Amino acid sequence: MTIAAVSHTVADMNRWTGRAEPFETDRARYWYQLAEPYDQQHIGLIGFACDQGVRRNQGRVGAKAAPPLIRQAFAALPVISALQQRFEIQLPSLLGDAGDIHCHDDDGLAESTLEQAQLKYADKVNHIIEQGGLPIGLGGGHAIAYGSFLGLWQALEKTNGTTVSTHTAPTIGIINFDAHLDIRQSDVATSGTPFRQIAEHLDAHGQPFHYCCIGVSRFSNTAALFDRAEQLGVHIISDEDCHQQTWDSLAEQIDTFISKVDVLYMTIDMDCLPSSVVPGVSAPAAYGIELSFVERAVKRIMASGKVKIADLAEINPTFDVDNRSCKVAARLLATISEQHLLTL
Ligand SMILES: N=CN[C@@H](CCC(=O)O)C(=O)O
Ligand SMILES: [Mn+2]
Ligand SMILES: [Mn+2]
Repeated sequence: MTIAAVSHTVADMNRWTGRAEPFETDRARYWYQLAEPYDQQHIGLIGFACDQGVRRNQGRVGAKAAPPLIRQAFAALPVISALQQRFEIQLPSLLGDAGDIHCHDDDGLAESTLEQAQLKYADKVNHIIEQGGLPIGLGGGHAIAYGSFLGLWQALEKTNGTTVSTHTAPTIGIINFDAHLDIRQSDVATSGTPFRQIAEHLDAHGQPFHYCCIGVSRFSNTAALFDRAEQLGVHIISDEDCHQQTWDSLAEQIDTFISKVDVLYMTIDMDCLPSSVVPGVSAPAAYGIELSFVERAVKRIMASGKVKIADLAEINPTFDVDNRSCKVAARLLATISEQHLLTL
């Protein structure tokens, strides 16, 4: 029997559980009570249960186990009052779970499974965008980023009814919260190459590469990577900038970047946060940027109304402590979801 290298599992609704509140009003509502199998809801969650890119990048594997655990942590969070008031009877239309893409690479099938998983995941992303929803990807390693981009690309191609290489194509911007630039040169795709791959894809289609990387550490990237970032015109906001500059100055840089593009892909590599806050990642950050800053910046970016796809990457449950990292990821997932729904 041939074992499929990549598979999709539908949403496991048994994962969507949380606290029962029989003595409260129905405003004691949690996200687990809103989730339904994906069917054109405003938000579609799609898991990328794959860490082959991390393995290829010489990193610590384990991120493939993250998607159901992030969901579980998110399920237990309360739905804010503003959302309940805004949507009232439409609450069931808010959150769809589109299941997980799995990369089966534990048994010698490692050759091309990452690329297949990225394509399968991209199909789901494309489908959710086509249905008018916001896909939120749950990694998995940061190789999810190339899949997220491809899904967005496919959706934009269809919207245009032609290829995105025409002069009418929307300009894509990418904002990545990450200690790492992830623009490595390599003979294979890894978790360290997605934004270089995206740059090459855009270049091959005559499109500009607009990439803003927030939280970059000078101790986590070589001079060769900073050289490439300069060649590619990457806008870098370092971890030190995030600590030393004022919010107004940082927000202005983000706003200026956003003003130059039509649509955004926002990705959060959880290793942008300090390892004391998020210990469960493949490559923990000694310094990192503050969660309060990431949340504030995420709200600002979402308020632009330009984000068409978002994802969270690199949570590695093997190294988590008391589920702390999944809880932080869930908090960011709730922030993205709330902001998206409130700007509809
Ligand atoms: N997605 C992660 N990328 C990092 C990993 C660094 C590390 O493992 O230390 C990178 O390639 O730079
Ligand atoms: Mn990183
Ligand atoms: Mn990364």
